Amino acid sequence: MVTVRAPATSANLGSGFDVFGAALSKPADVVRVEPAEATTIEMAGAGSEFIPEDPEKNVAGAVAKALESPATIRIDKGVRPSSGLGSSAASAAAVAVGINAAYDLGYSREELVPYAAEGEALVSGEAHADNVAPSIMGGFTIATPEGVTQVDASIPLVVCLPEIVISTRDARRVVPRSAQVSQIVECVGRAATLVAGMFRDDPDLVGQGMEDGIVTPARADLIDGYADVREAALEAGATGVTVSGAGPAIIAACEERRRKPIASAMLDRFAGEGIEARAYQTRVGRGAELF
Ligand SMILES: Nc1ncnc2c1ncn2[C@@H]1O[C@H](COP(=O)(O)OP(=O)(O)O)[C@@H](O)[C@H]1O
Ligand SMILES: N[C@@H](CCOP(=O)(O)O)C(=O)O
Repeated sequence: MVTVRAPATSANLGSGFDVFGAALSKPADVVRVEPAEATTIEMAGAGSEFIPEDPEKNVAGAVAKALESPATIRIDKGVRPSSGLGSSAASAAAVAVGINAAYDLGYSREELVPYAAEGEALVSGEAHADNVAPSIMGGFTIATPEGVTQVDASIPLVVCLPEIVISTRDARRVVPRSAQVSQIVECVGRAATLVAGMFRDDPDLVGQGMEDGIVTPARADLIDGYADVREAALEAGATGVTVSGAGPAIIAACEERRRKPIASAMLDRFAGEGIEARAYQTRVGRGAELF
């Protein structure tokens, strides 16, 4: 039997819709995997009561099927579902890494990404790899059809998760179908700035690169209090703020020493709107770890 800790992730980071992702140092799912005749899944932890244990409906089952390796799987959720923090991806990543080790399949971390993305196809309708790539490989990742480019960044972050549920499948329906060339030009500039910031471990550049005028405004409309919480984080010293993944989590980049005041400011603003929330003072961190 193997045990894997796979981290939550934040996809898109504003300007990198369906491409950029970052592993978060916390929270994480912890998954135990043991080879078996047929796949069975047992769930525990945050929001597990809302997640089906049927292998046909759980991302863990989809990944075991894609790898043609049935297993007894026990998932302890640290990342609640429909959070915008790659909850489904954390389980998918952990199962891919766990089965690879338990069956000694010999895949590299990058080779495991498309298998784990089959879990995302099951729950969101598309095999987007921007959450599973960082959860498996760690750091900041650029996932394209050609493969994954990974950067070992360590930018300090605050992630604020309100008690609102937004399914990724629903939030993909509000994504605009087209954009003006002028918007695309601006987005390319922002995305390039963010990548430079990750390479330099520079929170100012990363924050600038998190601006986005194409996908994020449509997603922000689904999150009560978004504009106020974003403003509060910027006033408290965030270098950039955007929707994490498909939401409702909101992510802020910052200098290390600003994490605490930013977390308090975001929580206070949500509380002022009558919305319960929790904040993680985190950073770009490691990928899935085997125990
Ligand atoms: N192992 C799993 N972990 C989390 N969610 C899962 C899992 N298996 C299936 N799901 C389903 O996936 C959906 C959550 O995924 P998603 O909307 O992408 O959330 P998130 O934004 O947190 O990744 C829920 O409908 C949940 O029931
Ligand atoms: N690129 C995807 C990312 C979804 O992330 P999640 O954490 O909300 O599942 C999208 O924006 O739809």
